[in-house]
Amino acid sequence: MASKASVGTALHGSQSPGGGTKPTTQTKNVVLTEAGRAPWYDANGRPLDAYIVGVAGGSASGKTSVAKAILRSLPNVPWVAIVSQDSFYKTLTREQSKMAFENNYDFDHPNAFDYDIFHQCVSDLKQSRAVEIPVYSFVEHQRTADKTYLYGAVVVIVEGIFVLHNPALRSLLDLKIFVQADSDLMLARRIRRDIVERGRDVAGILDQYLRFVKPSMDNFVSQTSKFADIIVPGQNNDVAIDVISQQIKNQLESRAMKLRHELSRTPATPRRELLVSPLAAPGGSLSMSRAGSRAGETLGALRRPDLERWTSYSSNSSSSSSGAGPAMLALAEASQDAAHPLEEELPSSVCVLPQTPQLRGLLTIMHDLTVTGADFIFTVDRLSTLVMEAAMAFLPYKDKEITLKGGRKHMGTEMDVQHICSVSILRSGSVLEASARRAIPALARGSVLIQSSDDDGEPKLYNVSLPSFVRNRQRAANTWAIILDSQIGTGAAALMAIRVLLDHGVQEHHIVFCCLLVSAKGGVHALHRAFPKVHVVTAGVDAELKRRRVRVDDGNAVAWRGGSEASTIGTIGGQGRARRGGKGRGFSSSGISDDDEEEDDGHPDDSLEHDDGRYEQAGRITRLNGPGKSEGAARRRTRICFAIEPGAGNIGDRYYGTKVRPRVMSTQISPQVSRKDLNVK
Ligand SMILES: Nc1ncnc2c1ncn2[C@@H]1O[C@H](COP(=O)(O)OP(=O)(O)O)[C@@H](O)[C@H]1O
Ligand SMILES: O=c1ccn([C@@H]2O[C@H](COP(=O)(O)O)[C@@H](O)[C@H]2O)c(=O)[nH]1
Repeated sequence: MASKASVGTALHGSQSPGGGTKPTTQTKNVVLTEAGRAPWYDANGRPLDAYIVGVAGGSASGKTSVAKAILRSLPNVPWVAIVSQDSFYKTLTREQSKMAFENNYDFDHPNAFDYDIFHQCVSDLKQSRAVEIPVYSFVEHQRTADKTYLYGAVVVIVEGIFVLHNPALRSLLDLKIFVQADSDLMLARRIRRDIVERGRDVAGILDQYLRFVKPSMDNFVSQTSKFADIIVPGQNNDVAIDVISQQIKNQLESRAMKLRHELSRTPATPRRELLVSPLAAPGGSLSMSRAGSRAGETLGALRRPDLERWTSYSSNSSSSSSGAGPAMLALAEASQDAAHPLEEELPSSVCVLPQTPQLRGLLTIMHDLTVTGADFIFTVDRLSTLVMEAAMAFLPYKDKEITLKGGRKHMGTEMDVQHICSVSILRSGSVLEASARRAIPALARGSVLIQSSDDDGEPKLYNVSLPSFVRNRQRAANTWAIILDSQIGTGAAALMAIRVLLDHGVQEHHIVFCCLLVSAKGGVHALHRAFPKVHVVTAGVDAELKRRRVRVDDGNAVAWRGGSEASTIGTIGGQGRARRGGKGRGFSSSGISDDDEEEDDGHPDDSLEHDDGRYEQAGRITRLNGPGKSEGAARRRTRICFAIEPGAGNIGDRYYGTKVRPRVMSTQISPQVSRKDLNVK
């Protein structure tokens, strides 16, 4: 069966082995990705609109060709999607289908389209939500049973004969284009195309053209040209395409977000390092002797405010019972013995495991860079298990009656979730995966690949892989998701992963974020501000989030070399710009100058930068641009990173045995279409 709208493959009309032509699959709905997607939401987690371009015009005027030409002209824009109006033809009755095969059905009347689902789909895409687009077969004159999953487009080009006809749809368009071509040219193109791609014969094509296509063009389609911002000729239109692509680039530039640094600037909290972590003692020494020695030193535990929050959310959910309440209450009661100094330091959505001597011991091993790889892995696995077990308390439970020995009935509880999955932030989130599956054997697995950009330090989304029930909006609403990452620093990657799930329809209070370490002065505050209903469960808390200068080695930040215990959370500063020695876009609002990002200022690679501009290396403190700066220092490739202090290093790299971050040059989100597939030159 040939289907023009089957996204994911982009085949073109071909010669059959016998030399004749045969209808082939022709893709109109395509998405092209060549780079990671920068943040598409503000610091409060609210999504920004995707840019929607509408391309209308007569049949075979060249709408699809113009859409593809625009796509080709945006090589540096990640995730450009073309959505065809054809996908939204109404489903035909048996009678209508018979008429269609006899060329008696009017596919060129505005009523032939289902504008409700068309509008809903474009509206969802504009709001950066995941959608499932119907697939239409021109050969069958019918929607197929398939749907195309589409998520993450920065620019969406919507093309079709009536794209400018419907006022509600028109209001979603940021740029309205009408493709104008002579009617004889359109007819000639249509005859050739319908024979090659849609399995028609000349007589049928002409009959349909005279009865439906031409009248529709004259009565409806051409009338909509008055709504267009730009009229593009159906041929020789290179200049028009250039103008359009420049307009789109300008618009995208004006919407670009700079989040990483904003997130690293957490609200000022009282400096209480002595109380924050036994590992954050003055001088940075790891002091296990203090573990559990004073109740006041106990880090925050699963706390009553979290419980109340959970209970109020779960009571809104029809599928949940209060079964989890008592379990949570028991955990909370057990940790009520001490005042928790981090009540003030951490937002209420963050649950820190009770800091027992045993847990502190495990955290000490995790922080110790001298332990063997095997010990490190063993310890991380144990910590992951403890975190996962605590996270289970945030899932809903319901009553379950069981039969005991002797036939007596007993009322117990069982987990009450329709769908549940883990979503690892690759790759360090994978370290918690085995523990997650041990706790919940039925857990479906998903992942998001997020990396910091070498250019501007912003997190970039490269790939999304989610279970099928999350890709379907209705089922996503009943899904519980456990996001896994080894640590939260600035919160940039965490924010992005949560936004991905919300974009798919997962409810905020159904998300539990599990990690081994958070920074008390890091992104958990930003995370809480943006998504207060997401619970964060962590084994430990380190005191600070520090900016650290690191040497760049072949595109990878050398984040914890030479015994440095810093853990790179994100980077600012461009390797590319550093190499060129050029002045890239500065971070003026953040107070980081271009110099900070690009040039060697005479400070050691792994020195710490304090908020007041001082640098610290092995206890020696110098001032930025002060006496320590060597004027003639050769430029080296360095970059500012954010690191948790004291920090456990890059947990993912230590666990998997390499300090080199996975490099992603080009990756695609489903459906996967490359420029080559598209025949894009
Ligand atoms: N500028 C052009 N020059 C030559 N042929 C073109 C041009 N634009 C479109 N075509 C051809 O016309 C046919 C219809 O074009 P298409 O872009 O699919 O139109 P529409 O989407 O408006 O129906 C295709 O076979 C295509 O190759
Ligand atoms: O089953 C169908 C559905 C539609 N058509 C014709 O397609 C064009 C619209 O597609 P373009 O790519 O914009 O040309 C419309 O004129 C319908 O007549 C069809 O023949 N069979």
